[in-house]
Amino acid sequence: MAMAIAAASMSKSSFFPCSAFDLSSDRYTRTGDSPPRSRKDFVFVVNPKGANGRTGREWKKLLPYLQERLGPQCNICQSITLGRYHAVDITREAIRGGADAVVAVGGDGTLHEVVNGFFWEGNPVLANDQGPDHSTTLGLIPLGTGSDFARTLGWRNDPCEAVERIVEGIRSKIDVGVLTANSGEKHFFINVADIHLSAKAGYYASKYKTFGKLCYVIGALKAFIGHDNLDMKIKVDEGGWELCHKVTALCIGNAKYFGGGMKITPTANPTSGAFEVVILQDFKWYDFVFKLHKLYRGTHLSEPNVCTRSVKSIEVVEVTGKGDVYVQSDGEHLGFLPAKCTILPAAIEFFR
Ligand SMILES: Nc1ncnc2c1ncn2[C@@H]1O[C@H](COP(=O)(O)OP(=O)(O)OP(=O)(O)O)[C@@H](O)[C@H]1O
Repeated sequence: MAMAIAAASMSKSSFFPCSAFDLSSDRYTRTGDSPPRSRKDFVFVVNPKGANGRTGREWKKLLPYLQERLGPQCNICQSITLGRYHAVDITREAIRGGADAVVAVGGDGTLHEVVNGFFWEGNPVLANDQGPDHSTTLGLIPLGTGSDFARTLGWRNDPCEAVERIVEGIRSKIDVGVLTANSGEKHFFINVADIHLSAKAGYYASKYKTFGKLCYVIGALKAFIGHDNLDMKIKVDEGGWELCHKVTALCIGNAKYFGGGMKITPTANPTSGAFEVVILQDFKWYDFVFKLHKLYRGTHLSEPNVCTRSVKSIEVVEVTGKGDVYVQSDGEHLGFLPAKCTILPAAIEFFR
């Protein structure tokens, strides 16, 4: 029987063994006894509200297929999020409980929260009762509005194919970005962190998700109101400070796409051990009209007011210091400059 389990109701001791949440077979009853470890424990973190509720609907349709394909070899636990950041807590608890995989079911926001759940106070979360060799694999069933991370991987928009990848079980280690905000707090990201106009547009887009993909257009139009290109200082790989004139947007890519399909950091690769940083300078509104197609195709790097470089860390500060330059990562608003991004190479194992 399919059960939607809210992680809030799970205690650490009851989370694993996960027989109580096992959707895959009748082999385990609600005794709380440990199932044999020959069966892996896979936790699916589902955002029912993703893509205006489409995620929840699609997930219900996908469950029988998932049970059929993965059920014979795994205990399948589903955990439905109750609100923002809930996926972070569910993931931490699952990893501590010894989950073999945590799979984000939703969009980039859900994936972002699950990735953040792999860390606690800046360090990787570890399983409580497993040996040092145990690791939890991250998985993704992309069912969001933008689902930009899946684009970098070249995945088609087919949840059954995503299930097959998990069944196949091919893993590789992927890099994770760490963004240290003004407060000193660390946020982890898997896709793109960005600063200024694009981050402001993302902030507004998140308020209009009910409009579907149109939210990105509305966000961009709102962000243009009162926008100024600003001088910023950057410090790359712990070198000296460099001045960047009239920055429109500064994008730090662990992967290639943001904003619902814009190939902003086209040479970024989450297994390269480095970010691709792309800086758009002195863009006027008409540049976006004439060059937008290039931004979507990823052919903008040859433009005179676009520069790119490969970095392992980058620190960005405002020159004028008004404190109102937006910062976001993976489409989540994180506050304002200053910010520092550092790469954690091969930080998480991922089903690809
Ligand atoms: N039960 C819930 N109710 C409301 N919001 C939720 C709930 N669970 C998660 N969320 C929030 O929903 C937000 C958006 O989710 P998600 O990224 O999965 O979908 P999306 O925004 O449609 O897709 P994308 O980010 O790929 O454009 C996340 O920031 C998450 O915190």
